[in-house]
Amino acid sequence: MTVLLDVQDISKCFRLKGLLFNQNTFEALAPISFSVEANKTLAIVGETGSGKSTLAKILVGAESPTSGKIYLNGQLLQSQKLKQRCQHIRMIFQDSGTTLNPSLTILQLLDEPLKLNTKLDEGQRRQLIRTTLQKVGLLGDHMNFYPHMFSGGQKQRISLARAIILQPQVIILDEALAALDPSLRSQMINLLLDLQQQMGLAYILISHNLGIVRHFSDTMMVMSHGKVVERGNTLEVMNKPQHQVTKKLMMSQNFQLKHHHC
Ligand SMILES: Nc1ncnc2c1ncn2[C@@H]1O[C@H](COP(=O)(O)OP(=O)(O)OP(=O)(O)O)[C@@H](O)[C@H]1O
Repeated sequence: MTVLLDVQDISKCFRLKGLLFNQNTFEALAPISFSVEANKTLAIVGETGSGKSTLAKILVGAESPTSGKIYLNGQLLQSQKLKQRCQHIRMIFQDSGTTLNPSLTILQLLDEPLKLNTKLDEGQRRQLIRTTLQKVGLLGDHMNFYPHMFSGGQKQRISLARAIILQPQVIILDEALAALDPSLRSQMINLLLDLQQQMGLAYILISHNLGIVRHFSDTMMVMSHGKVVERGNTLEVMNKPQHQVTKKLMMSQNFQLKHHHC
């Protein structure tokens, strides 16, 4: 059991612009602590506005926390060292396939992070791009193609290739699987699980879909109004939800599932 990511008392207050006083703050995240081990997946669920994306942004360094500390492999992550953070903690979004720059080839898209973060020469970078494309189930020769030449599922794989090419330790999947149809989604989940085993990755899965959470994650946290209201082993939480918010989330999804099958 190796703790890879250790989050201690991270909180976030946003300053709201008041009319007379500028001192109003909104606590989007109450101090929260958790850890994730290598090879494991932590799911974060909760209703809209519960603070999931704020937490993800803080983890990747896109937002700075009001308080708290983040350790990766026992080392404190400092907010000013963004380059180091980008390398070790990567994020994939739901629409990541559609945000690939259409004017760049796959080679150019994957070369960007390598040029920015490594000292590899052109030949080494090309080789790494080839093997990374193969790792995500694409062909090395796909590097010469443009994004529009790929299907939605393949574009997701390109985003995944971009996320893993710097050999990160943590990947945050922010509703990354939501836009895929069920069969592509299960292919993608299997690929993610394979990569997790191969690379010892820790995943943080932010998802509204409790079916995916159940299938994919080892532990889960349920958030409501910036606080963790329930956490634990995924199956245990789902089999015996304790908190009202968890019960409500599960009921609404059961309803949707039933609805779907009708
Ligand atoms: N820059 C900001 N300034 C003020 N308030 C903000 C800012 N960003 C987020 N918030 C507020 O913080 C709260 C948490 O937002 P967040 O996006 O983290 O929720 P979420 O759980 O990710 O929701 P969703 O499921 O819709 O993505 C919300 O009430 C939101 O309005």
